[in-house]
Amino acid sequence: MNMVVIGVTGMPGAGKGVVSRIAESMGFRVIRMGDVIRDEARKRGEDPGVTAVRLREEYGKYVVAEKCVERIQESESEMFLIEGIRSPHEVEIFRKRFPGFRVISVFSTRKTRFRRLRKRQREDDSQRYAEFVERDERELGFGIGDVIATSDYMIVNEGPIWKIKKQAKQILRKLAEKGEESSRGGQEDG
Ligand SMILES: Nc1ncnc2c1ncn2[C@@H]1O[C@H](COP(=O)(O)OP(=O)(O)OP(=O)(O)O)[C@@H](O)[C@H]1O
Repeated sequence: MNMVVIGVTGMPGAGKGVVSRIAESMGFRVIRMGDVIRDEARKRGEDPGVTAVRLREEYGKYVVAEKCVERIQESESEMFLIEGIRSPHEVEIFRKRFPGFRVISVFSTRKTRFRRLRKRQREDDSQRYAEFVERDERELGFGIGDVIATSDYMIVNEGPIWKIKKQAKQILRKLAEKGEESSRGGQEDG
C-alpha cells in the first residue's frame, strides 16, 4: 500500500481532535502539530503560544512541518493524519514530500468554538473571550485562513458530534482506499 498522508486544519475548538480520534480508531497514526509545539514549550518553560511564534522566528516558517515529516519518516505506519496545519508553507512542505497529500478543514462558528473551549479547559484554553480572540488572531497570522480556503474537504461542525464523526469516517475511508488503489497501479484523480 502507498503511504496515505492527510492534514487536518481548523480554528481552535473547531473539532480537529474529533477527526483525529476517528482516524486513530481507523488505524491512522496521528501526529499533532500542537504536541510538537507543546513538547518544545515544556522543554523551554514557555507558554505554547509564545513558543509557536519563537520557533518560527528562530528556525523559519517550515520548522514545525519539518519536525512532523521526521516523525512520519521514522514511523513504520502507512497511514498518517497530521492534525493542526496552520500555514500554507506547511501545506507546501507536505505536498512536496507526500504525493497525494490532502487537507481536510473543520469549520465551526466563533460562538460555538468559544463555548466548546470554555468547557474543555485544556492548559491553553481561555475562559475569557478577549484571550480566545487573541488566540484566533495569532492563528490567522500564520495564514490558517488560506489553508482552510484551499482545503480539499470541508466539514462544518455545528451539529451533534455523531455527525462530524460520520462525515470524517466517510472522507478518511475514501482517502485510505485511494492509497490502496494507487499502490495497485490505479489512477489518481489528481
Ligand atoms: N459537534 C460537537 N458537539 C459537541 N462537542 C464537540 C463537537 N465537536 C467538538 N466538540 C468538543 O469541543 C471541544 C473542542 O474540540 P476539539 O478538541 O476537537 O477542537 P480542536 O479543533 O482540536 O481545537 P484545538 O485546536 O484548540 O485543539 C472538545 O472537547 C470536543 O469534544
